[in-house]
Amino acid sequence: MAIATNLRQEFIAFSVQAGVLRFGEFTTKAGRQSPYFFNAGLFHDGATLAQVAQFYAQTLIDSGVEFDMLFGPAYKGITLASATAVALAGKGHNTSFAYNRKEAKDHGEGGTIVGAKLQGKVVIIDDVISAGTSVRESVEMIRAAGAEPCAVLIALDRMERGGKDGQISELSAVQEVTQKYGIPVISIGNLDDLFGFLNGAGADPQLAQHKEAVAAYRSRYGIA
Ligand SMILES: O=P(O)(O)OC[C@H]1O[C@H](OP(=O)(O)OP(=O)(O)O)[C@H](O)[C@@H]1O
Ligand SMILES: O=C(O)c1cc(=O)[nH]c(=O)[nH]1
Repeated sequence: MAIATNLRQEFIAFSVQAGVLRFGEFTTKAGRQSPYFFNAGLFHDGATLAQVAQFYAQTLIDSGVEFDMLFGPAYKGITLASATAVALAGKGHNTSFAYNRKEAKDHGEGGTIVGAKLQGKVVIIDDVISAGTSVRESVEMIRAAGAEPCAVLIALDRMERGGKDGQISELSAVQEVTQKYGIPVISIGNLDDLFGFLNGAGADPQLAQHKEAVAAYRSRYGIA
């Protein structure tokens, strides 16, 4: 499932330029001090969202995964799955999509699932996987509806092992998803691409200065 290297590198450059991928000092959901952070909430204007959706759509097509529809877990996944459906339609692949509400609605159409009926092979679309909670909940909702989760598509695979310091697991959360549910996790870019970008010939010296901190973080938490 090789995604073209240039698309991956372009995505990292685009995310940095959009201010979505930043370098500095950040605390992750797991409480780690990370020298970089990917905040997909900052794809927050029409042109930028349209561009990120092109990356999602092209990566999904290039992956060769067979699918019938998309599912975006609330909240950020909703925008990403919707925008990806628009981009796929523009590439000649009109695809239906659905998403969930975090709180069930007890009036109108009710329930927690909005959009197309969950059926067939469903791709879960999100930004990152940290502990895998969002994917687990998505898999449960899709299976409960009688459909089949067939892949997860995320923006950035941080390629880091899970668990608390002193009890760090062998596998990353992404690898655990593949192992547990037997489905591929496709990422537009990953930590290798981020390194490639920082090491690139034209790398901005302002950015290149973060290489050491990213390398140290990777040697502490990165997958083998
Ligand atoms: O693998 P996990 O541990 O679930 O972490 C990843 C999830 O966390 C974030 O969403 P969050 O649950 O914070 O909700 P949001 O989209 O409403 O911000 C992110 O957008 C993923 O969905
Ligand atoms: O691990 C996290 O919490 C995390 C990392 C990251 O780069 N982006 C994000 O949204 N969450």
